[in-house]
Amino acid sequence: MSDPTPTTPTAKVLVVDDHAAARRSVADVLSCAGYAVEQCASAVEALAHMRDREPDVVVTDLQMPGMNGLEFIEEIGRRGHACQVLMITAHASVQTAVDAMRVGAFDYLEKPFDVDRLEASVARAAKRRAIADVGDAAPRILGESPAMRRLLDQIALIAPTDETVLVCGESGVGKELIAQTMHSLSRRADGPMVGVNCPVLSEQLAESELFGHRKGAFTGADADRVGRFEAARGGTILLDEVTEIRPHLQAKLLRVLQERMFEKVGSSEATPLDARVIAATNRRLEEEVRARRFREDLYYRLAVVPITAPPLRDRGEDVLLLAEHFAAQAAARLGRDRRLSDPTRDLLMTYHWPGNVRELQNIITRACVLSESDDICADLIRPWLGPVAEQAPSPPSPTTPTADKTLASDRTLAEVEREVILATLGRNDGHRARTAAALGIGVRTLSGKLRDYGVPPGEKQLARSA
Ligand SMILES: Nc1ncnc2c1ncn2[C@@H]1O[C@H](COP(=O)(O)OP(=O)(O)OP(=O)(O)O)[C@@H](O)[C@H]1O
Repeated sequence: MSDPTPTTPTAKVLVVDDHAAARRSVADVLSCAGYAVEQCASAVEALAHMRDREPDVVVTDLQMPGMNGLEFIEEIGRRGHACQVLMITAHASVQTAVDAMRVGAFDYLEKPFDVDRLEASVARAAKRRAIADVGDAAPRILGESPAMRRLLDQIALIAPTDETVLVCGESGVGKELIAQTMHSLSRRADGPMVGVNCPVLSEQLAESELFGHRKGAFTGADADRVGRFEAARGGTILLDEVTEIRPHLQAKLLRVLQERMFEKVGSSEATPLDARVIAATNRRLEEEVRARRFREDLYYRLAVVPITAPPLRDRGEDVLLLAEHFAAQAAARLGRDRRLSDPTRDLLMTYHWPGNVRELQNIITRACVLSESDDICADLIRPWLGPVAEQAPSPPSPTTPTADKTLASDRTLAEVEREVILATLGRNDGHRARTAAALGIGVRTLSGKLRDYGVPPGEKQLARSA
């Protein structure tokens, strides 16, 4: 471990790589840039080092003997270090990028990388570290289900571009979190992220709110005003619930997106648009267009890259992953231990989560506060889940008749699967979303299987009789 420490108190960077020459060259670049740089030859050595000397930024290689870069980043997260991590990889693929992001890396660089890119990335990481609330690392998108992996793949591809993105999904699925993540993974991450809650834009002041105004532009405009598009200069603007923008403003917004210029109210001078635009909606925008409530031309401008966040009921065991995460967060805030009991986990898996991740977060947090014991029991949560969960059958256990029959028979796996699916559908009164959640599969997968079994959409009789 060497100790080339230059100049003034500045961000501390730890470079971790088993190849001494590569490690030294990264360390030299960063030392010259004014960072306090230290080096370790392995992840294990680095973890020991970090016990005494917490770096602000860690730059680690992916391929290392013993603990690799991804395992190292996970371990850093588990130990609660607040540093930001940059991963260097010889073979950057979408999968590597997604894996790095999933385990909590701030950025990744592909070898060979240029010095400017390394410096820029470390500078952003150091800045992020400086503004991060200690002990409350930047929120990240959790999810390991196939649907979420696909989404994370898309985000990793789209984030670094400057394209306009439309994020669709039901209320509470994480659209704002996705927009924030895209911003922080973009070249504009150093710039501001400005949100506009479109439903609350007032009829009279919406234009001034978005584009600003000149003093004297209208009665009451007694000073110049900076609008949201200008405030987002160099960064990202999120138009949340974009369908709620009124028709005359839709026309203005369309022009701004087409011309990449906007004018303040009361001014004829055009200001260039220097913000990445992300729009979000929990409505089906195509339907809004068909119903002529939303301009088709604006839709095409916004939906250059459309992405859809899946509802929580289609994410299988992500429900438990998220529940554990929210419980750990709440427990840390409360300074108590909190665990989900097995019946609670089963209950969470059988519910269909109409309010998605936000509903799960609220319920778990409330349970952590109100629970009298460390174990959060199902009876505490059940009444909060609405009529569905109150009536929900107890989850199948190895002694339920279905499972017994399954074990006793010598049928094929496909037959057993068919029977379990139809029985679960029957127990859930033919409700497909609930059935899919209970089985831990997506609704589309379920519908595909039911189609194969000859169950037409909406058909409940067959399900009940199965
Ligand atoms: N995959 C996820 N991992 C971790 N936290 C998540 C995830 N998805 C959502 N959350 C958390 O759930 C809450 C709701 O998410 P968010 O506000 O982004 O949803 P939304 O789709 O924008 O909601 P709305 O449609 O009501 O505006 C937030 O606290 C967010 O941090």
